[in-house]
Amino acid sequence: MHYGQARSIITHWVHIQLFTISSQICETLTNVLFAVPALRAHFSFDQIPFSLSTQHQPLQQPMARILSLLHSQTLVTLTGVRRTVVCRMSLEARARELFATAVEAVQPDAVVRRGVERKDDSLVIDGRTFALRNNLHLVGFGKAVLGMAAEAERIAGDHLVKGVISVPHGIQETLRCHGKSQMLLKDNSRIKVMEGAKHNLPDGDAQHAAQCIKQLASELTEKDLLLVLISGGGSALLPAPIPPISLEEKHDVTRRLAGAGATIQELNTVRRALSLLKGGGLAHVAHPAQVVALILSDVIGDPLDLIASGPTVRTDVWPEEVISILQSYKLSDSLPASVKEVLGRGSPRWENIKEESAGKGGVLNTVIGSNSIALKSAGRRARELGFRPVVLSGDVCGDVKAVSRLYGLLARFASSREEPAPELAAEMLRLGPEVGVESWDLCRTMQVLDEGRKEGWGATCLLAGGEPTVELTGKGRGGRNQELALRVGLELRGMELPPKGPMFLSGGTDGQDGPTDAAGAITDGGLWEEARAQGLDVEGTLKDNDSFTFLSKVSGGHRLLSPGLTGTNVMDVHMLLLPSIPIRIPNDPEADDRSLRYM
Ligand SMILES: Nc1ncnc2c1ncn2[C@@H]1O[C@H](COP(=O)(O)OP(=O)(O)OP(=O)(O)O)[C@@H](O)[C@H]1O
Ligand SMILES: O=C(O)[C@H](O)CO
Repeated sequence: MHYGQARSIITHWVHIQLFTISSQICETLTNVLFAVPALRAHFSFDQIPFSLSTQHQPLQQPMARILSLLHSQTLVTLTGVRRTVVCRMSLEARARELFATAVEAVQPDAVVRRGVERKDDSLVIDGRTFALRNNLHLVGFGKAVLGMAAEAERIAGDHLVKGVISVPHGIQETLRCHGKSQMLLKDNSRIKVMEGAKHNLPDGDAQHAAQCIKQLASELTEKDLLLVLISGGGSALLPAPIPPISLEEKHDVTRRLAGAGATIQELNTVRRALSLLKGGGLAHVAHPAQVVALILSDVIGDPLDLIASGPTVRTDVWPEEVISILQSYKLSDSLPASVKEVLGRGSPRWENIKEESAGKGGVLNTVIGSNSIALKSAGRRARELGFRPVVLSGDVCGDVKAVSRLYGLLARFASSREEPAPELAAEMLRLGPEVGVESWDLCRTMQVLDEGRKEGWGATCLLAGGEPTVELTGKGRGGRNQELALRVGLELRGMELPPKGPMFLSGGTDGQDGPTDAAGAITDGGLWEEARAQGLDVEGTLKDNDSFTFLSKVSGGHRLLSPGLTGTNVMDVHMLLLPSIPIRIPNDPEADDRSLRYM
């Protein structure tokens, strides 16, 4: 049998459309076919359906022939051949499902379950074993910590002696209202829940919680194990200013810094220098107990010393660095005397912390959930939903204007039926570093898109993550994800509409984008026309940062992404769904419209 025969079998099989193979075999087969250039040039795999059900004998024979022809798999794999009802979800439904999958992968209880294994009377974390002898204590601070604590208590059982967590004001009531009971502690829990930091700002309640956490940590002995649960928002929930700095003084410095546009790196570098518990202070207080920190990251690159200002990561404070940050935002002259005094003391502070050590008195810091885990999970699901997944980058930052331009260019690059103009790639390479995307990642992605376009690989799901910024120029209601989606919608203007054209989604994994009820939005090339038909002013909306109001009105608000509060936070997820470009097989009578399908 030669490739021509194989091709007709494959074509026949693809066009049956009602039958499919398990996703594992689908992947194997697809990989095998991609590996054979003679076949690669002729087939578009966007039509490989998916989903699983009962065995279907008639398909086994042609598949066996394909596989044996390609010298790869044995017939054993064919026992997985199944019959199915083809699921043809719309692009939009799949975009929403992929976002839900990304969020699901980083649910606080799920990440703790994956990160902590109970083996008899010990916990296994990051490959290390910690003996449990009714010696486990727990503290935590951050927006996702309630769900993490509930799961940790379920795993540790009676070995948990006691715990204190500092969580956002009103979170228990909110989670109850959203039916997220698995994220709440049971009535007889040994963990004390302390709510504070209203509007994400350190306050007296959060300071009291920090004192209780410090107290618990300071009472531990070398026989004890302290589990520290950390997630985004932890800095505001663990305020412990170094005396004589008052909470108000510290808050005033950080508030002015944030207002002046300081990055989270700059902000937390300053916070660490003014705090008793940040920058390794908590681990210092807990010494000589063994400390294990489970971290759900909300900072690009997962820097341990910056997430929640690194209370379990020994970090030396360099006053010169802190002063230079304050100077760059013109704050150094107006500092309170107490802050100047503390900065005058210098570093190092915590000599007794043995980092990454599993021995007594050591500290293990481990990231159990992050944006990249969310993207990976969405990528796996994308494959099941018929896409070829490509992760562009998890470090997207910078102004939403530049970010939206990059996605617009990527969409044009991928959708072009002809060789894209070199200026397109050049502009992307220029923009990439501006928005945190490495040139290498861009080149890799362009190569995948280019090959997909030339060889008909089918629909692509381009995934990215991070936290871009919006320059606020107006007083409207919106968030960075909605504004990004709106801007990408404008970039896609003039391109084909889904299902033939691209679709973009941007969503905050916490379910709340800025001060709005939506997490983000879904847009495509039709947005501009829809807005015009409804008499909505897109330019005015952008000037006033009023994306939420706009998206609530346009097409009855159906473009909004509103999953409700998710109880987790690993920054944002971006998704560009790129349908396949139909390819024609030259001089092939079978290459009619049946092969020109889109996902
Ligand atoms: N009207 C608006 N339009 C666009 N963006 C806005 C608007 N109002 C606020 N923002 C942006 O929303 C961001 C704050 O939103 P959000 O509360 O989702 O922050 P976050 O960074 O996700 O917080 P955390 O990481 O603590 O959860 C800020 O970056 C701010 O610039
Ligand atoms: O709490 C904080 O410092 C921010 O959410 C970053 O982790």
